[in-house]
Amino acid sequence: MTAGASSKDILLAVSHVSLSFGGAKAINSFSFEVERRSICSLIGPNGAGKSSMLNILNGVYVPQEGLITYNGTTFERMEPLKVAAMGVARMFQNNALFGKMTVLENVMAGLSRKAKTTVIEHALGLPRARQESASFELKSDQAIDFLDLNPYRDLVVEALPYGIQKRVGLARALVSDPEMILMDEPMAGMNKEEKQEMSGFILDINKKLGITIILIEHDISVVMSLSDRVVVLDYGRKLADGRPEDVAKNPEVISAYLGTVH
Ligand SMILES: Nc1ncnc2c1ncn2[C@@H]1O[C@H](COP(=O)(O)OP(=O)(O)OP(=O)(O)O)[C@@H](O)[C@H]1O
Repeated sequence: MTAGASSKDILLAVSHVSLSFGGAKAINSFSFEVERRSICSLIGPNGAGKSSMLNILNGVYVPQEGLITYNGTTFERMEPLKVAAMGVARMFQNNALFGKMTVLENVMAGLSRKAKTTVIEHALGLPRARQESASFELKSDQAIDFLDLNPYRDLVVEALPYGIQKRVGLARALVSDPEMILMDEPMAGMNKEEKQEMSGFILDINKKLGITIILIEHDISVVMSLSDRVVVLDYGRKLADGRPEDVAKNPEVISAYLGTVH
């Protein structure tokens, strides 16, 4: 393979996407690309449009303008079920776990869209349903193992420390064998140690499993250490886009974002 732009393997290309709520433009002709197997961070001040962009990518929001190309196919809008079927998983900002259920049950929930058996088949204990449950459990245990969650496997999620709950959210995203994971502030509210731990798992997922990651994160040191590419949003517009070390030196970025505390 030769070096240079032509050798890039682009998994996702967002082209001139705009999104308005009423009269207010949350995203304004925004374009960026994500290379396969890379970690791309979206950063910017509060309200810049980062979460809205993830919501467009997983089909929750429909942009008024622009195109999204994923794996060579171009879409005017994404649809949640199709996005999941295409191998895009999401880790939520608020975690959205089932608090009264165990870690294993929560992780298995990440496989629900792959289920081929019905509730009735399960209620009747039919062999097909039992086989599917067993295979889902095996798969979930692999994700639990990969993220060192074995000690918590059978514990109810709401009783677990916050950092572990976030990791369960990551395991639920991971269990479906995604090609790409969208992560909305996976380290929000964590202490330094928890952030280091989570950063290590994100790197493992990227490097060992080859999963492409789009990360929204406010902690700049985390962003700088994890990302292959950093895209800066400000009031819905792209302010900068490049390698972390270059973006960190960009004067516009420094004055709009990096110089302020968030
Ligand atoms: N469902 C919605 N209805 C109306 N306005 C919305 C909606 N979702 C987002 N917005 C607005 O769109 C803009 C971008 O919000 P968004 O949450 O995408 O920003 P963000 O960069 O993720 O912010 P934060 O870092 O605080 O999470 C904001 O002005 C926000 O108020």
